[in-house]
Amino acid sequence: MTTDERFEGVEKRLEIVFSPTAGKLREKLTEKLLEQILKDVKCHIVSRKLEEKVDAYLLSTSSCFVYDDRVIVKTCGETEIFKCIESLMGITDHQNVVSVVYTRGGFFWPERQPFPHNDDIEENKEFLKLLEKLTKLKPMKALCMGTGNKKWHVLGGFSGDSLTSQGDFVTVEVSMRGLDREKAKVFYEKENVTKTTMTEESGICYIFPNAIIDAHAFDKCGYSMNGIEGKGISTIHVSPEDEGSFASFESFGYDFKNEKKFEHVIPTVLKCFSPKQFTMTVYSTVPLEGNELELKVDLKGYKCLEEKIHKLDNGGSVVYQSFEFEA
Ligand SMILES: C[S@@+](CC[C@H](N)C(=O)[O-])C[C@H]1O[C@@H](n2cnc3c(N)ncnc32)[C@H](O)[C@@H]1O
Repeated sequence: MTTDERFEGVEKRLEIVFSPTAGKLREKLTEKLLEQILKDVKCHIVSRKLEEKVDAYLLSTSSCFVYDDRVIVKTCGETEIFKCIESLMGITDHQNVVSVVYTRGGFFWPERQPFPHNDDIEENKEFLKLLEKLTKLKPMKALCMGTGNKKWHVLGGFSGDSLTSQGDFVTVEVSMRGLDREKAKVFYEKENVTKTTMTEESGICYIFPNAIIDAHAFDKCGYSMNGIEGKGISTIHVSPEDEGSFASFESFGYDFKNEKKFEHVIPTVLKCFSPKQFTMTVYSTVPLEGNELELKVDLKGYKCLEEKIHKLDNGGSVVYQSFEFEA
């Protein structure tokens, strides 16, 4: 494989939350406007499902979800995600923004990233500059958990009332590397293979069996899906190339704490890819009371290498874990 065929699957994720005074974001952030805004990021919309509680878009490089109170943008490759921050905040008055959180894993090839994403310190500086220019949010201390390519970065800014205006939400992000080669083969273009057969053969359809699924198969190889179930969303993106094979899973808006789905979801995700290693990060908008630990999973076959729990300035928490397959 030549250098140019390598694809950076690791995503950059941005979540901007607006106060109720901003009105309904979905009425303002139409597909046409979103497409315009994403041009600067260097990606475009490839598919969409506009459902009752959320507009879910598949992008050429990952996904975007628009709720009435928030927008989540996730892009991979060499995209310039910070370039959409000002435009997204400008959809209403910037002063309506109650929180901004940016997360990403450690890139396979950081040197190929555009500025400022090619340098952790510069990225943090640029993020802070944008926060200061556009909002009155209080920046949180930059977090970096894990080491090497198991790193997980969290940058953010919160208003004083961001906790009360956010509600009780759990976001789960799983980043998987070193995909099992047989399982990765499912995501290559072949005769009689479609996005639907990829969703079924991989086992992705069993993760949230009741979700409405919007999937996209890329030319030659690669797969993306969004799942929607009421206010709950899930999204999976796969770069199956031998060098830098990567898959990500995210879910947001599910009631993991009361519905006890977590124990089913995480092992089912891992079964689709059997990765050599993965990191899992669970964000919770409610204060730490010890119950976040219920959302940790003990996975047979995987050894937990590292575990970190952080309390965020807005009262929420982040639980980070990194795992490696044990033969
Ligand atoms: C599914 S997309 C999104 C990747 C994702 N962030 C991940 O977790 O790996 C990337 C995969 O699609 C392939 N692909 C094919 N055409 C593409 C395009 N026009 N834009 C982005 N990826 C493309 C890439 O080579 C890669 O295998």
